[in-house]
Amino acid sequence: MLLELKDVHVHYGKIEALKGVSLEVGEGEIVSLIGGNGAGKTTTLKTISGLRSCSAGSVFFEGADIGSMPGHRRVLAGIGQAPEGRGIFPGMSVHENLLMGAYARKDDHTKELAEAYELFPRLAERRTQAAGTMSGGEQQMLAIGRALLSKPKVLLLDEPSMGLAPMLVQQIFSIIEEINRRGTTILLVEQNAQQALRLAHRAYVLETGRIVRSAPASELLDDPQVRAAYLGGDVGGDPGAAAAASGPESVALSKPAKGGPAKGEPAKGEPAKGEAEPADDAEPDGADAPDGE
Ligand SMILES: Nc1ncnc2c1ncn2[C@@H]1O[C@H](COP(=O)(O)OP(=O)(O)OP(=O)(O)O)[C@@H](O)[C@H]1O
Repeated sequence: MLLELKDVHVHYGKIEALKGVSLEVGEGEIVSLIGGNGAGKTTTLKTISGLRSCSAGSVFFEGADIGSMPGHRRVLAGIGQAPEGRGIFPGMSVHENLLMGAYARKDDHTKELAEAYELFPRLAERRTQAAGTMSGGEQQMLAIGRALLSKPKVLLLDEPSMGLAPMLVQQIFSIIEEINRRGTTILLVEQNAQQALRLAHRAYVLETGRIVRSAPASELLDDPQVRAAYLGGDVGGDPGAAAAASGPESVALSKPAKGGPAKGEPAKGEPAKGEAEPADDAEPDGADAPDGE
């Protein structure tokens, strides 16, 4: 296993946010971690990247216990993260933000920089723009692009769809799939379970700090309990219908990422009328809300 958590407990003071989480991510996989608000998804990612430490249990990366390894060393070891809320540096340019992703590296990052611009042409167009004036979707692209500059073996993505218009969510998820196709393992945290399960090979369901289900993603997509809890209710075995029941965002997400491992039928829902893609009309004057959340 590339990444393994064994019986991980994490506390915030007296609050036990993770109550014995065990999960595995194999090389080349896209693994999703889904769950409701406060389930512990972000805490799990922070524990892997070294921003939180375990009160009990272990985190293994490439077979080695990294529990006492500081965060910057984990980045160098190959753990990259695009955090919830993106965490871009608003006063720095797009280009400077990308370079920050390679900050801890001593080797040449020319290839990864070119790849980030290739995957996200919007970033190439806006390379001198102050990152804080980018739209929410563009900032998400920047956060992922910056993480790629660290040349990660595993990329931890925390809610990449948060606050984005449906069309843009689709675009971001397609790019995540492409990043995986090019060889990077992905651990994806999402509240947007529909989209996450369509993209992932395997998935875990986290509830109040505990893993309650683990299965191939396609199996969870078809699971009535999962559908009822996370996919807007089971309304007859049609993912599109389930998506329709969970609101306009999920409806638009019903289109599967191209060539993905998802096994669910393409949903039939259409994007809600009047939904616009904020990144397309983002102007460098900062008129757009930087985060759309
Ligand atoms: N800094 C903190 N101090 C105290 N409690 C925290 C802190 N961060 C998270 N928690 C608590 O830990 C639990 C797990 O939070 P976490 O952010 O990991 O959940 P999540 O699944 O990512 O939720 P969401 O989808 O709402 O972002 C929650 O009960 C939360 O209130």
